[in-house]
Amino acid sequence: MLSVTDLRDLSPSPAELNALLPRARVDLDAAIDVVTPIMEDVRSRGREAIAEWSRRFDGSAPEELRVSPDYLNRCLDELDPAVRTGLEIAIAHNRAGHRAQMPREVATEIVPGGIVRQRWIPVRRVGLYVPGGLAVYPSSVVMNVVAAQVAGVAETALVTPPQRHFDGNIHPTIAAACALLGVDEVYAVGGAQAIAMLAWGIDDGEAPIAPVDVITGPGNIYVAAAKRVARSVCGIDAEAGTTEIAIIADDSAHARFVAADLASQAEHDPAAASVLITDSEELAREVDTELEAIVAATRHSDRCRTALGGPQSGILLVSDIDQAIDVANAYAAEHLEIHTANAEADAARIHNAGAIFVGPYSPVPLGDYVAGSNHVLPTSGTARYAAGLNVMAFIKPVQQIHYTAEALAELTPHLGALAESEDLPAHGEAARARA
Ligand SMILES: NC(=O)c1ccc[n+]([C@@H]2O[C@H](COP(=O)([O-])OP(=O)(O)OC[C@H]3O[C@@H](n4cnc5c(N)ncnc54)[C@H](O)[C@@H]3O)[C@@H](O)[C@H]2O)c1
Ligand SMILES: N[C@H](CO)Cc1c[nH]c[nH+]1
Ligand SMILES: [Zn+2]
Repeated sequence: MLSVTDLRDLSPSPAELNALLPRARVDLDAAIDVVTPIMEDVRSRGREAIAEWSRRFDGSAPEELRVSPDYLNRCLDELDPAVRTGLEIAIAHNRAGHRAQMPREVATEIVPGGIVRQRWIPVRRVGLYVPGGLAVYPSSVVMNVVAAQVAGVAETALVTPPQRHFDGNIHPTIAAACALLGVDEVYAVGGAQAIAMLAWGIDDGEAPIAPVDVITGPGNIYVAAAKRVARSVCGIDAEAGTTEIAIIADDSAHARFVAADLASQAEHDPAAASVLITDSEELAREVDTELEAIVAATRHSDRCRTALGGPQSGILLVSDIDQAIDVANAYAAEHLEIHTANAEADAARIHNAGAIFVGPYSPVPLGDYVAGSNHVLPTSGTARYAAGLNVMAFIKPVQQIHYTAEALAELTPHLGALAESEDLPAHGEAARARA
């Protein structure tokens, strides 16, 4: 089922290794060409354009773009109690995980009477994207909203595609998750049209929608591309696009666990990537056999088969775990699982991954829902420099400077000398005016 690339006994340069790694054929640059005209259209024609693009891509458009509070509350009342409990556990665990991330304010007395304070200030208004094309993602409501709420954001506008099976309204479980978290500004719009609406707002006199300061959340390649375009006018979190999983496994790994986890992420999208990196030919064979059985029996069999058979998925055979770690660092997976005899020590050598799952009992789906970590994670190799969603996406470090007259006077000659060296004498004069 998975194609095999043999990297044993090769010592490729970084560029050669990159060319050997399984990657999707459609890249973000191509998707940017698709989404740019959609976003320009929404920017200039507002609601009318949104309705047209929604009909085209989602097969329906809501009568009202903003979801009514009645619908949100009704969906919560009617929510399956087991799903409600699952969401409540996810919310509680995520709150604990995100509270622990909040940095402390620090004040440093640089010189007597001269204080520099490092404050952390939340952005005021954020746009949260929740996907809803092939699957629906109430868990992504939790991941986005909890991080924003813990960071202290005042206003959250949440967007998610209209669902044709629900008359163009949003999916009831997403609506229920919003109500559970107290989010009441929710719009039935998805894809690039949603990102454009959040970035530029709508000011058509009807019911204005204010632009946001930051957009976060996962989505398919079009959503990831639209976020890159929106970056010119607001902040974004990482490009959290089509799901990827890589697994480093040696001969101590359980083939069935490895196969189950590869299949779990393949079910997101036919373009999803599942990659096994192993030094054991026997494990590679066993995993492939297990995958056949799992994929044949699972509900989204076709989607999984397409994802696993695509050029973005495969098995990479390596000489040993040292090479496996080099390959994983070059690949920079969204999710990296480690199933080796020394999993914790091997995890410590990983420096590029969206999130690292250590040992046989920490599968990616645990992180997708209830581990207390955030499942909105960087894809397509961007984990080389980008991080998973966390409170820092919503807060800004701002330095606050407060000096006394005496502290300023002590430094005025030095400040003046530097100002002269830059031929900016008015800078020095501003300090000397206080002498
Ligand atoms: N990286 C992460 O953190 C993370 C987390 C959860 C999900 N995901 C990924 O999110 C994605 C969800 O995708 P989805 O499709 O189910 O929902 P989605 O909401 O991301 O995308 C649906 C939207 O895509 C747009 N679209 C579809 N085809 C288009 C086209 N040809 N041109 C322009 N726009 C088009 C439409 O506007 C539609 O509303 C999956 O790929 C999944 O793997 C990633
Ligand atoms: N694995 C996804 C991140 O790529 C997140 C998710 C949500 N629901 C299920 N899985
Ligand atoms: Zn998942």
